[in-house]
Amino acid sequence: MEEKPGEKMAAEEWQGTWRRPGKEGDGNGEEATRYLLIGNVGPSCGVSVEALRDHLATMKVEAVVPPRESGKGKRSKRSKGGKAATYVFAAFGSATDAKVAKGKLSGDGIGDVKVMVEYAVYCPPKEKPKVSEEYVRLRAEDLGIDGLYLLKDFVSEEEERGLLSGLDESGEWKCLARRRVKHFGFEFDYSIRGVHPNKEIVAFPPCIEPITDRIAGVKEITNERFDQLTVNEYPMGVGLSPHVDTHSAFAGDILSLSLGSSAVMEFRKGEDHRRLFVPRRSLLAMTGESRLAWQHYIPHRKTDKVGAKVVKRTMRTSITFRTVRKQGGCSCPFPEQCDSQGAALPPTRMLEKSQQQQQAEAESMLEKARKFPEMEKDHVHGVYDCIAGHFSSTRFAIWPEVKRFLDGMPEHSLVGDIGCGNGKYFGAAKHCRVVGGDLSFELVQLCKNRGHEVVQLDVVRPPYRQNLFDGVISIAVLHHMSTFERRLAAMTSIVNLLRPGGLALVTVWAMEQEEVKKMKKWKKLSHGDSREGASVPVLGKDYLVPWSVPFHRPEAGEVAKQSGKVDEQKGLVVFERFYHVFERGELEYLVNYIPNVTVMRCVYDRSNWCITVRRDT
Ligand SMILES: O=C(O)CCC(=O)C(=O)O
Ligand SMILES: [Fe+2]
Repeated sequence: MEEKPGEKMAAEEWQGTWRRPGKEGDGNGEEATRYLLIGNVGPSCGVSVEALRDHLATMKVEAVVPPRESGKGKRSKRSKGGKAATYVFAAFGSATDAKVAKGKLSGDGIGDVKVMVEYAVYCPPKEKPKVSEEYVRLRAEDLGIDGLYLLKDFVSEEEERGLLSGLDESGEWKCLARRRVKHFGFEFDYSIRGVHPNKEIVAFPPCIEPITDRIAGVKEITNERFDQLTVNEYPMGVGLSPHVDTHSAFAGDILSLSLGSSAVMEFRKGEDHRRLFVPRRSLLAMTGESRLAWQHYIPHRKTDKVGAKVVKRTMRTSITFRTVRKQGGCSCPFPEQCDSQGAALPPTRMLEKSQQQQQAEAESMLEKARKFPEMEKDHVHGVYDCIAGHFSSTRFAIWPEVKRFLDGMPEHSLVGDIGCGNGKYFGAAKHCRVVGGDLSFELVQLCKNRGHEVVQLDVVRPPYRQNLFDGVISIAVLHHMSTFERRLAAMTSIVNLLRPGGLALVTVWAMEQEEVKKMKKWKKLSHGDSREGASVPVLGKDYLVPWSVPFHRPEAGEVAKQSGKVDEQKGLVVFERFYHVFERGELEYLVNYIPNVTVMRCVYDRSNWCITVRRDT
């Protein structure tokens, strides 16, 4: 509760603390305040608080307040250590009234007891945060953080589309542990949480111009010019660690434009913690205290609870606008968060983990990935060997995305087809030499019979040396791997097969299936690698998808009938194949785990996600 001069407060309402003047530059104890500290009162001194109150009533006293018992919220007549307090505080309507009372009390005492009187200072209790922690707020002003603004609908849907494609076309993506980033104006260096101010890089893409013009018209934003952009692309489920954008590196306000998806952004200052729903197409402006003193972050999760609603996140792209500090340091009033004034920067994920640790983690993941799960033995490997011939008879169409990739390979390229199936792509690029293999022995035989150069291989450890291929294709393979570790290990080994600068095309089934009717026959599985609560979000869905071989086919023999299910009525042997069906952004998410690759293209094509990546080094 605040002190309200002129408004009388009862003794129990004085919830703050009292002290002698002088400590905080508020006088030397001689200048009158409207409060008195009166010593030598209390039961042990022969003057009760009630008697004092009666005595002071004639001197325009507003309240007589005994000291607060330490550690508790209650007033008590006892001071620290259980002894009865021998002083009280008194509040008067004005400093003049207090002065008059001080004179009288010092001269006359109370009855025949002499009292000691000094001026005092009252410190109202600190304001409790008005914001409840659990609450996700929809408006920045409801957070009560100075300088934070949320401008909704800052760009239109059409502009959002234009920005996303415009950003895709310019600059280079860089993969971080969980997300990818692009920088314009100045490169952001994650190891120093800042930029090298003399090293300007590629200019802002043209699609940004109308946005910077619009920003210039926002009165709350004071930076004259923004000269550094960071584009963050967060796959669904990925967030951002708590941080304050480095004071020494960036001057003025920091802005974030959200595209593609909403997210709840959280703000933290000491124990205080507040949440804001940041919708897509909004501009968040962090100015003043909100920029300098509050950490901001986005928790890693796929959905946000906003009131009673659960809001699903999808791939979110944000554009951070900053102004590089050209000279001098920051001299803000928040030294605890200010690296210019000696505050330590919180460690980044990158700095936290040593190279060795990262290596060890990668090794253990690979080790785990090398174990062949029963699910894949029974529902991938076993099935393809049974259905090879029948399967092959249905696989002849050359996909445009694959053709496009192969056509783009330079003359005489060596291309590996990892998981080649019936080898339909071996002859699809006459200017390249294509070799490869498959896990299914029967499919490998089939390819051999067609004269292809093939081996039986496991995508997680293919029998080729690393850096071998100019190009790799892996078509409809990764979705047969039943754990996150195996899908990542597969993607990693595909990248490692490439020479630096080589390209790989990986395609998988998408959750966004064009023939939804087909999916009715799919059996949904609970996630093989359920990792709720773990650091990797659950992405995509697992299914058993039937493959039916008619009785008249040679593949529907006795052995097949024992491994598959026989449907006498329809005259079919039905096998179930395991599929991990990928959601939008999931392939990029996987690739983001691999340090030396760049995503060149990721498109949806006829119920599939197709990603093209380049090995950088
Ligand atoms: O994604 C966002 O909105 C925030 C990005 C951010 O905090 C940053 O780039 O420093
Ligand atoms: Fe930030």
